[in-house]
Amino acid sequence: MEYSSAKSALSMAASVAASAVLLRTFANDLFPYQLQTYISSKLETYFARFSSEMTIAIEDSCGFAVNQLHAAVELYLGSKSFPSTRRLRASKLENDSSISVTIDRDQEVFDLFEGIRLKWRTSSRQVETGIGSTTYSESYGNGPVPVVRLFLLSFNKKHKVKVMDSYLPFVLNRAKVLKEGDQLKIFSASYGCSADAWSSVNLKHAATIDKVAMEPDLKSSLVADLDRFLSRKDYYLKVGKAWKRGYLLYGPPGTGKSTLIAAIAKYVNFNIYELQLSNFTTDFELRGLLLSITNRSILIIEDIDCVKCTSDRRAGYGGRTVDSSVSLSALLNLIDGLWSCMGEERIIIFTTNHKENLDPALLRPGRMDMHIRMSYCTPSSFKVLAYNYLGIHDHPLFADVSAQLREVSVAPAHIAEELMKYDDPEPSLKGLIEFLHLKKMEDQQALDEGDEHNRVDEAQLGEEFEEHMSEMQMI
Ligand SMILES: Nc1ncnc2c1ncn2[C@@H]1O[C@H](COP(=O)(O)OP(=O)(O)OP(=O)(O)O)[C@@H](O)[C@H]1O
Repeated sequence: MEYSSAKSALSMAASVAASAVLLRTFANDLFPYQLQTYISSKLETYFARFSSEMTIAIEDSCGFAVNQLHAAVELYLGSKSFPSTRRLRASKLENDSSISVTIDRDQEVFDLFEGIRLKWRTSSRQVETGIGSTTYSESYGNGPVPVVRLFLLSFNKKHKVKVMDSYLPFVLNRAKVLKEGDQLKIFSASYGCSADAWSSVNLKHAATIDKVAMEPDLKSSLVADLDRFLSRKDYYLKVGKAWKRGYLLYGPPGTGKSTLIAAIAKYVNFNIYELQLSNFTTDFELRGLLLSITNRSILIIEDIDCVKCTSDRRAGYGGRTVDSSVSLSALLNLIDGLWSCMGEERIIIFTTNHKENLDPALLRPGRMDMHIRMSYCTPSSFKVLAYNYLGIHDHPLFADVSAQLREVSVAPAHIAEELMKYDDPEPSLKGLIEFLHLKKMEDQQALDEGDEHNRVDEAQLGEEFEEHMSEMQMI
């Protein structure tokens, strides 16, 4: 008897489940996706009115830029142990030293901050291309439909201010500390063409983007460009281009090109690979080395104006160049070919002290997408150096320094040296003003001597010309 009632209950449950599946399929067929999402978002808004809970959605990108908060939350949640979570997601990228763990999609975890209970959930939604409301979707779809990943943070409405002003900044801070634990490396190529031809040391450079003294607008556009590049994987895939970005850093010695490279590497968290083209005699050697460069890396080619003739078109792909070293154009062709099939993000940075000596073919977009001029110290870049070396944002002597800087061309490296001479701002700034004053006098003297020299040359030329003319007349 008991057996037969259990059996009938089971078959009833099975038929209810089957009907539910059928109904769902029917509803999916009958109502278009946009309508379903519209109805569910309306229902959510309606019920939210009666709830004391509020939710903040943190998407992985803001337009084209990477959302730093999303990246920070991912890092922060990954670093925490959530005993109640049943499903986690683990991964290890090529350059990571350890396995990173984060909560899996649609899993909920609870965090506690100053007595406030916070619920984190992961989700995703498809990017809307047409007009319509934004919707949270459970499906990624089959094709390469761009998907926005998000974290949903829910908590009691009454804690809104605390969450915004304290908890989220706390998460950002924690993520920063965790990130700084990652040790970046700088690789240099010795002779050979295999992966072990690269030898590495830890990147210990103290520079970060905010410590680089350069024009604020230029710095902002560089950061925006990097963010945009990093967030455009789907775009590069869609248009079938190698996911790479090329930067040309140019400017006089000591203006911070190497400093900026280290700062960029830290900002994007990529390893650096340095290549000396003069070390290679054939494209074949170079090819082997380029293939062994890992994803998420920056390839540096320094002083490209000193590299053998870049416009040597005879030195084509696969060929041997005339003076038995590889030309820059051959390297760029190799990179275009190899990296376009690899699909992961890479940055290539070229540096030069003499942009004017470069072949215009090299400067085209796609090869060097952004040209960044590192200039002599200006009043605004001086303020960054003063903060780096003296820890001050302002001082009565800043006006004198700025006035001098408008009249002399001095590389930030020289200013840095002067600022390092004393710990105390007063003698340090006075010393700098004195240094700038002397520099101005030296420059003026050199100019006068140059003028004098030119005048002597001109007078001499004039005499020679007259002598020549009178000789001609005699003939
Ligand atoms: N723009 C800058 N911002 C901050 N520090 C700078 C800057 N420029 C130079 N410095 C300081 O001067 C030192 C030398 O600068 P760096 O090597 O970056 O210049 P560079 O332009 O690469 O020079 P070179 O062309 O000779 O290689 C750095 O270690 C740094 O301390």
